[in-house]
Amino acid sequence: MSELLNFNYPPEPAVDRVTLFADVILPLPLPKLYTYRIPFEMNDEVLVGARVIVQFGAKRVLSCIVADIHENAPADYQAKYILDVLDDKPIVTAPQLKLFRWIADYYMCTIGEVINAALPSALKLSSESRIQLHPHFNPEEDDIPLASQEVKIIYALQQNPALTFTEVGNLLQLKSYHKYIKSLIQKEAIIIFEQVSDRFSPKVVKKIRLTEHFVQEEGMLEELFNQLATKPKQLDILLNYLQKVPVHQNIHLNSAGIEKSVLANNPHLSKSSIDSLIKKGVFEQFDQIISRFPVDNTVSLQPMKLSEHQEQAKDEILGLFKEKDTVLLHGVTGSGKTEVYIDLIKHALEAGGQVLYLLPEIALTAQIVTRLIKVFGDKLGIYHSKFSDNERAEVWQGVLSGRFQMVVGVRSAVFLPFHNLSLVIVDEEHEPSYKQYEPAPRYNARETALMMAHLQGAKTLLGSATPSIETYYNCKTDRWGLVNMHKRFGEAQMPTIELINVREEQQRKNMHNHFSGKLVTAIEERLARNEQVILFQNRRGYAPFISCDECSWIPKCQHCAVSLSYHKYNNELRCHYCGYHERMPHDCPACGATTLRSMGFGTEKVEDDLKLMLPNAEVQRMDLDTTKKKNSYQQIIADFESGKTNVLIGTQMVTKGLDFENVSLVGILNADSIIHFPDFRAHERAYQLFVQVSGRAGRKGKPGTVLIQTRDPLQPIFRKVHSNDYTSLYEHEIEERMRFGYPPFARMIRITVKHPDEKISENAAIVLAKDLTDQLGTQLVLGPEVPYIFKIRNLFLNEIHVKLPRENVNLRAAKQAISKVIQQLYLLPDFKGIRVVADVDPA
Ligand SMILES: Nc1ncnc2c1ncn2[C@@H]1O[C@H](COP(=O)(O)OP(=O)(O)OP(=O)(O)O)[C@@H](O)[C@H]1O
Ligand SMILES: [Zn+2]
Repeated sequence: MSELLNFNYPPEPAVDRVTLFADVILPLPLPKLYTYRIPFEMNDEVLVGARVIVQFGAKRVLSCIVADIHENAPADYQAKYILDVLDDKPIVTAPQLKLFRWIADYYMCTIGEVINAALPSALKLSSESRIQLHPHFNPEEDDIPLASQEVKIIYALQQNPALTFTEVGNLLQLKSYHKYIKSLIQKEAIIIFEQVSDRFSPKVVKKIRLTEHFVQEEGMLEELFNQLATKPKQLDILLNYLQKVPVHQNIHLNSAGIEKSVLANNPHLSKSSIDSLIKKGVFEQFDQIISRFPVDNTVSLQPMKLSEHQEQAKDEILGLFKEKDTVLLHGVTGSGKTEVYIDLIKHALEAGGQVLYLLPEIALTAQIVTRLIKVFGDKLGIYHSKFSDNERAEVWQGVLSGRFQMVVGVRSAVFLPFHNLSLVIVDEEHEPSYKQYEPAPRYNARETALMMAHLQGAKTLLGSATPSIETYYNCKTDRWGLVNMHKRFGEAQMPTIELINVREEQQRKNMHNHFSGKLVTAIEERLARNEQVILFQNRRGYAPFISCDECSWIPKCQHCAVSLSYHKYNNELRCHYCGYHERMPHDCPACGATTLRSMGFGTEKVEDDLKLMLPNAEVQRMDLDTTKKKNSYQQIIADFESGKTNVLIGTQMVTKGLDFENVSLVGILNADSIIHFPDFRAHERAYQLFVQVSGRAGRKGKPGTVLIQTRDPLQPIFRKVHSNDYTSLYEHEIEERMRFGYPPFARMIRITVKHPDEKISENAAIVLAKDLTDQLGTQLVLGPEVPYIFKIRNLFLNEIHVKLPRENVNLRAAKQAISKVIQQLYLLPDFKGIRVVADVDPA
């Protein structure tokens, strides 16, 4: 009581109104945030992380995310008012905003581009152009001369508040209606605005239940039975309902009702009688929002019991987490890393934290999700690009609301609105597919996840059998913790690796197309024993190119400097860079001869040849061409898991983390195409690919064999793969990297100059390289050089590489200098239409 009496009311503030401003992120690639003024009445409604509607430019109305609220009016322009508030709760969390800023800074793009990539389209700042009458235009009074088509539009706008462009087209029955819209805008009769529509539409089912008074009031149900005594069809429906929803036993069951379709689809019940009962008021219809993700309540298995090795690894990880934020679990293929993750996740969830589990490949999510769902049930959200917009929006909302305490996903899952993250797992951390090439933000999900964990005080566990050199270096220099698992789980042994010399086999006439006799025999043996085989070829399609035997003509893409790949299943020649395609010609268009021949080979040809050689084998192919549909990954993997197929042929998709117990043979058809990458990472990548694909063999008891076909068996890399000698690979690589100043001792930025004119592209790159050199010094700027594929989508490319040493260089300042130099280049009239793309830490 006394406390209350002693309470001093604060004095009335001298200024009674605070004027607030909001910095907003527009969904546009703008270099800066825009500041808008918050109308005083909205002071409490505008929230950081929520969407608001603003006018941008003269004629556009857009929705955007509030990034900051403050009292500082912008110095150099008059702030416009925010028009409306879309969300009453933030849809982007505070740590997320920090992360998005970091991504924009680090990867040299705009925060608008980050937001655009981050938000599922269904939540996106979506807008559709519409027109409405100009507020100052009065069709009755203003006597602006209007064409007859324009009059039609104005008339329609007097009847409707707004029209979409499509509606205008339909109205005029014209395709080229834009000129009338443009003319009306010029005459100030109409304005364009962007209709902001919230496209997230929850999934709804129609349900029915008994109207309340039949349930609540004594005797009403009996009364109803009497009423329906003469209407057997309706009575049937009532009985059927009560059988499924025994309201007479428990009246509370009624409110949930049942899905209308359950009754409507029952062939023994009359559909029209259901509707009659609804009309009569016996039943009422209602909509219920349901989840797009079926909730599986039946399974809640305990995780597997960890082996002694796994238990020890887990303890070491937890021990290291006490001192370090990041730990690498370096465990050989098949060592059982996944179960260790599951155990750690379980602990993190029990302690109330959120967990993110990143995987490099959708194919892999399909398999791991089955394992995770058994343990974590409906706490688990799944996030990747094969999901529809609405499903992605549902996961987004679910993470916000806490419904999904953990998420498994690929790259883009790092954008989800975690706010209480305690553990991040990056499985197969070495994978280049964590890096996005196109479009901006060109981010690496591993680095982004590390930053996200850092911002939220979470721990990160990286896992791999073949860690990236950079990661291992961080462990060796003690920044990160390192835990090893040297042995496969249980009785399983590492596979034996054998090289097949293709040159010799050819001399011995022992090659059947691209299969050596040895490989074919080995496949036959495995199939006879009812075991399974994985074949790896790092190229999709039938052949990487075709050529005329007579005149050597090779079909090229019209838009890119590459030859067209031949795809036999649809008899097409296709560009793998721009998607251009044409029918495979019958004769050579150059000389008319009928001697077109396919050169080299892709997965499609491997499949074809194998089916001819082993007609009884059940063969399936997994590559970009066979996995376009939403569930195709799952289907292919399920068929192989169940033994319906016995040979799986694929591109790098089949190499990553997949776990099949019955695979005893892995064949690599053309190892040489993997080794000859022109890149400082060539060695590392080749090692990772060989070891990973080999690692699919012999994972459960049965001994595994790997057959590698090569023309050059003396390549030193094979020795390292053969002995599974990561340490020697690392030591060799790290020395080279140090000597030549490559990552981890430097950071690379690849700057690509693009222009439709070859000469302009080249000249711009020369000028840019010079300007960069002036800023950063000759040591750090390499190039320009013309890349191997010098034209993509009709743009000629030139590349410059900037190497920024880790020590003694201010990364931030260097990037700012680079951005500035690029901006200046844009201003030069000679280089009109130039595009410059900076890719930080290119993969
Ligand atoms: N504690 C356990 N109890 C029973 N089975 C286990 C256990 N741990 C792992 N396994 C089994 O061992 C196999 C290999 O495990 P897992 O797939 O986790 O290996 P990994 O280390 O992730 O390999 P990769 O690096 O190749 O992805 C799986 O089939 C898994 O079910
Ligand atoms: Zn092309």
